[in-house]
Amino acid sequence: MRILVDENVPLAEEFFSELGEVTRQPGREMTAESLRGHDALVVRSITPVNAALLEQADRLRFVGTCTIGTDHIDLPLLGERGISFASAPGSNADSVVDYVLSSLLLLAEEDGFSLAGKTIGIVGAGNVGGRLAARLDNLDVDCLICDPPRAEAEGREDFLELDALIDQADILCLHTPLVSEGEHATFHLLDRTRIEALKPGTVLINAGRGDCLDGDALRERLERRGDLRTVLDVWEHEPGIDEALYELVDIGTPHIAGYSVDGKMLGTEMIYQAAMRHFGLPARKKLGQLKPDPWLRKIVLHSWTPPLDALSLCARACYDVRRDMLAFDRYRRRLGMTAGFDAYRREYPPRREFQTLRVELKKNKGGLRDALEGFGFSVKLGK
Ligand SMILES: NC(=O)C1=CN([C@@H]2O[C@H](COP(=O)(O)OP(=O)(O)OC[C@H]3O[C@@H](n4cnc5c(N)ncnc54)[C@H](O)[C@@H]3O)[C@@H](O)[C@H]2O)C=CC1
Ligand SMILES: O=C(O)C(=O)[C@H](O)COP(=O)(O)O
Repeated sequence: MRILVDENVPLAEEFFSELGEVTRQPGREMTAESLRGHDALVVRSITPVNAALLEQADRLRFVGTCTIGTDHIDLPLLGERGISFASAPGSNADSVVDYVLSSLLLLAEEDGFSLAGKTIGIVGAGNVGGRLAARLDNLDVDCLICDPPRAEAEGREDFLELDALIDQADILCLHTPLVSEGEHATFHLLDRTRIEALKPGTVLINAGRGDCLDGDALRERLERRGDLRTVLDVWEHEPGIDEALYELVDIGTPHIAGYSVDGKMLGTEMIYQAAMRHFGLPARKKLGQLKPDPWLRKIVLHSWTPPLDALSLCARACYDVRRDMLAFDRYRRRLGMTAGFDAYRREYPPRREFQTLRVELKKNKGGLRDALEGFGFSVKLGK
């Protein structure tokens, strides 16, 4: 059996060689010819799997994307061709939440505000948005949720309309999938009218998909009024993104919110398991045998620290978004935007999720343990 795998998929040889011969290729360079003679294709989000790509796919039986998003896959076409498909829901959701929390802590520090007392609007409350709300639960943060598909399916009367979030939220986080058509389409969900309606001072974060937000309208508002704080991990037209918009945002990163070792490797394992199921083979390999140990395992807090300070300290030790902002900026200046965007993603330095860090507390009071655990760290009470 032959399996074609994106070069950015970690542990591909370790997992997929159980199935057969693994060939690697950069995801943006995969063509119809690349697929000839391959039985399985394993991609991430940058390879459009469509009629043009499948034109010469003479043996293809299985397609897997090691990502949460599936907007790059023509699912009806795979169905018509009888090609089995799997994605990796939830795989890097915690990493995206770490990214959002790190960004919020950084802006809070820069602007001298506290997250406690803020109202955060979460648009799309699936794995990412739902876990973000849960992790903020122990801080005094008011979470407003907009998720019309879930509101309908679950009869949730506590969920709000997007325009209500725009009116009320100090922080607005977009975590929607890209859906081009239908009642709940998300293409330019944040359109010019909604971007103009954002209150001055709003913190706007997009770590969903670039096309969910009208980038031209955001750039024009920032040029004209400069009165928002903005965090963009996803952009229209990646990797050739709008440099003028990039210059105006406060935190700009090249679609790496989900790029922890943990999130990426879990995505590979999920697709390995799905492929083995599809081909009727036992999945013997386990991620636990292959994943490296975290280099920072433990922090000990010897005396009581106010919860927000402790969170900030531990978050920064584990993952600090500044690392990615600054490094991406160096890559872009050295290689140009398009090449720099992909080069940083290809050479992404290892990063671990908050949940890999154990925080040992010598003193617990004032909700410190709950805040740290709620934020995602694993906590142990010392003697
Ligand atoms: N920046 C990055 O590196 C990453 C980005 N993503 C993106 O984030 C998206 C969300 O990820 P998950 O939460 O894991 O997906 P999910 O499928 O678990 O949740 C998505 C939620 O959005 C809701 N939704 C759909 N249409 C909506 C609309 N019009 N308005 C409001 N809510 C709507 C759905 O009902 C669902 O609850 C992914 O589809 C992917 O595109 C995911 C991982 C990494
Ligand atoms: O999982 C998703 O959905 C994502 O957006 C990925 O984390 C992005 O990773 P690449 O596909 O760009 O490697």
